Amino acid sequence: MDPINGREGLEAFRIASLPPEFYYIPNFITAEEEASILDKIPANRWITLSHRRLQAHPSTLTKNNTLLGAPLPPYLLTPIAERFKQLGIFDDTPHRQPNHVLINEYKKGEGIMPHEDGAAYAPVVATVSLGGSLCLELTVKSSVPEGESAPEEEKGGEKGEYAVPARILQEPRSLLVTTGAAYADLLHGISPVEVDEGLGEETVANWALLGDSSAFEGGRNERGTRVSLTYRDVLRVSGAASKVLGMGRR
Ligand SMILES: O=C(O)CCC(=O)C(=O)O
Ligand SMILES: [Fe+2]
Repeated sequence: MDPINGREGLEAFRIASLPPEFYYIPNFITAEEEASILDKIPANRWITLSHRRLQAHPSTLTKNNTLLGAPLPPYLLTPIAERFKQLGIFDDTPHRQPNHVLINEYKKGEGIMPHEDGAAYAPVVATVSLGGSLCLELTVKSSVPEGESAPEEEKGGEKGEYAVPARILQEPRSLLVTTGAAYADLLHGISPVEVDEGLGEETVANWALLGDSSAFEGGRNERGTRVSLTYRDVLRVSGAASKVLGMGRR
């Protein structure tokens, strides 16, 4: 990646058709960096779920969403977290840097139900994709009871100008940053399909930002195994760090 400095540098990577808090940067890491990270992910830390497997670093949160403060392993910090710093991605979160990484692995045909990431974290998620491409699907979190129809503003941004539901195509080595209202107001999920179909300018929100849209000939993406690294700042941290920062949350 060419050096991009600070939030201004990030502006060029905003996904224009979506609420203003999504950024997509193709080729955020190199193929060598990708291979090296995949090689270092420990084989003995996976927790197997029904449609994917995952591991948490430095550890899973406690029942009341507290992180037992501990450093992240070096392979998750260099070069990725250093580049986040250059871009100012976590400048506004309480600890000003990510303190937690979830590693998800999706084999062909696997996915994750639509969900929100919730109140344990500051509203910034930085996702680095490794291995394969797939579509993240965004839907509006509706407060309307089932069977009734949502008012226009719930269907897509304040004035209905944003095209949600939407798909974001995540290529290997890319970075997706989700912040602010996009984090709070939308659900995200991944369909458990073997092929993403109908991909194109009209149907993929970040089409113009892709590193290599020619890879999706015929609007198709044959899924392979994709590993994602989701970096977050957990609000409540136990141990010295929380005392120093005086985190009196709730
Ligand atoms: O793999 C992804 O890109 C999404 C993962 C996710 O939504 C999560 O871990 O909360
Ligand atoms: Fe999530």
